[in-house]
Amino acid sequence: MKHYTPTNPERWTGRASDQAQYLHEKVALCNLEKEANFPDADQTFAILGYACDEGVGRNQGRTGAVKGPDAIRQQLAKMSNHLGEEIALLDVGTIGCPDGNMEEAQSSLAKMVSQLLAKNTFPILLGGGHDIAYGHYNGIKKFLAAKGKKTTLGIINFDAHFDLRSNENGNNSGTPFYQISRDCKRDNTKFKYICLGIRKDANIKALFDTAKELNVSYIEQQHFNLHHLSNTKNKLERFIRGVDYIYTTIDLDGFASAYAPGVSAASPMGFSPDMVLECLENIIDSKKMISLDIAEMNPKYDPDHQTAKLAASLIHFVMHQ
Ligand SMILES: N=CN[C@@H](CCC(=O)O)C(=O)O
Ligand SMILES: [Mn+2]
Ligand SMILES: [Mn+2]
Repeated sequence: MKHYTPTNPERWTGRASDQAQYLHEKVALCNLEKEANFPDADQTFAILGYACDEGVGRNQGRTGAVKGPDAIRQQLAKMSNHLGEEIALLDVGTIGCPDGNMEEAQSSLAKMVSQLLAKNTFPILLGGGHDIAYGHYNGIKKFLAAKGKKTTLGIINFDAHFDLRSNENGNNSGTPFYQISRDCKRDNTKFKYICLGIRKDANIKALFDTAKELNVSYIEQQHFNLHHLSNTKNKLERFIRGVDYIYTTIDLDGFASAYAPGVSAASPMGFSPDMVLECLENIIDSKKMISLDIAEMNPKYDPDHQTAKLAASLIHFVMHQ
């Protein structure tokens, strides 16, 4: 696979213990090009990096997210392991984009995601720009198509932005869900997309118009908080009922910059982690979530690894539900 690298064991270090008390002691590194053997566990989480900020650069954003996957790994490694023996944790490496060919990186990512799903694992992807979503979604789509059943795949995006910009002048980190909507139209399949945490001051009117046209469900940032929890849960549950499978994507830039400064485009007024955890609980309880990613981790702007720690905590939460 072009631009694939297995993970350097140095990314997974931390305190030593006697009985795998830390995630760096639990994780198994796996070279997808060499090893076909996957653990025979009840549940397997597979970490896969997308080290690419080409889409952010094309979208006139500040780059640095290329180093996002390793920054998250480093924080996850030090966290406590409460996973039982019957649950496996794999790190299957990273897809990069050193030549700027983002489309090729997305297509490699899609191949790897469908491969991971076919092996009955739960993929957890680490970005990289939010263009990760186009590759990730296509990988899930490919896997579901191979199963032969017509199913509805819903996208739940925690984000300050719709990322529904038109790609007529090229693909970037702001276009992935528009690209998916075009593909759905071409394939005559439903485009099911909900965005939680949309900032009015960070999405132009044309994007709200596109969202309306595409029947996108959304909650604006000022209503995406615990004061409006029951409304959010109602909307989310309605969305979940209407789909067979869920792809969840968390754009770290939707969190208030007090929680997540280390992103390409920060949100002074954004949502809080407890709100995302509330929603994740419902999503997980539905048993429809098939894959997850965390996007826009930019270590260049991340004092004390605050955002990388938040990203790692979110992953820890999902794995331990
Ligand atoms: N993936 C991010 N997309 C945002 C970036 C906004 C910004 O750079 O300020 C967008 O295109 O709207
Ligand atoms: Mn985004
Ligand atoms: Mn965003």
